[in-house]
Amino acid sequence: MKIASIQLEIKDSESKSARIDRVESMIDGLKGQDLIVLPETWATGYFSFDRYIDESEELNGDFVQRFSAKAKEVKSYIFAGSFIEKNNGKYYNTSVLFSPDGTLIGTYRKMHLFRYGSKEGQILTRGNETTVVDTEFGKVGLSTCYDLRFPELYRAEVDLGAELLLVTSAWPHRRLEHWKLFNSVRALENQCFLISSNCVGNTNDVLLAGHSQVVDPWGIVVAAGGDEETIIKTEIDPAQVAKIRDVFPNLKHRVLDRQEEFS
Ligand SMILES: NC(=O)CCC(=O)C(=O)O
Repeated sequence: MKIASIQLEIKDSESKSARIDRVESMIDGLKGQDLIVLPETWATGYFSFDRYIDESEELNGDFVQRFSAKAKEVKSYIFAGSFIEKNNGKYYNTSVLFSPDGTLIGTYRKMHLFRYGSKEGQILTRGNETTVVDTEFGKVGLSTCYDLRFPELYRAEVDLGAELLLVTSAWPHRRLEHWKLFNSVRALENQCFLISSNCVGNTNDVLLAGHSQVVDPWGIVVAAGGDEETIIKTEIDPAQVAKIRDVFPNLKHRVLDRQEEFS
């Protein structure tokens, strides 16, 4: 399975439409990839909170239509990261996954809204549904940035069969070590591949971390970006998940009912 994670630079001077055009051109150069992954609210810019409402769109809006068309054109799964979704007077940080025929096969509204140096929690409504979708490469669980700090979300995805965890992010550089640790640990403890896409650049006085990761189910980082805009390309074997779960079955050793211990 060929993967490309686009680690995009967020420049405050760049408009949403110019950034979308730029990303579409990047994707045009990525023909032959099975999965392309993008960062969190990259079109508006995560830290551009004053643009959230004006740049919000409905789920059948331009953003979704363009990436549906792009997935069909390049014949790849595209996890287009997230955008600000408007729905019935509420706003969400919603990520979208398209199949190679352009079908929107997965949507996920960020469950854990970030509130530390972020206005996200004041503007947006949190999602309340875990999303795991079927693909030809196995079951894929969707998540967004701050979610990485909440292991129960990923365990819920694994309980729904997830083998591949996709993380769309806009994670600041000042907590880079947390970012790297969480990427590795969420993959390792859940015996899944984890593919993340983070932004880079200095936006609204926040330096973004980059270091997008591809981590295997043994917790090994197989590919990663640095501090600059780049496209991380690598190949993974999704069958490795079943193999590792078979030889080292820690997911089967969970103690799910602790009643006995406490009675
Ligand atoms: N965009 C985010 O959710 C940022 C999360 C973050 O910076 C952190 O958890 O630390």
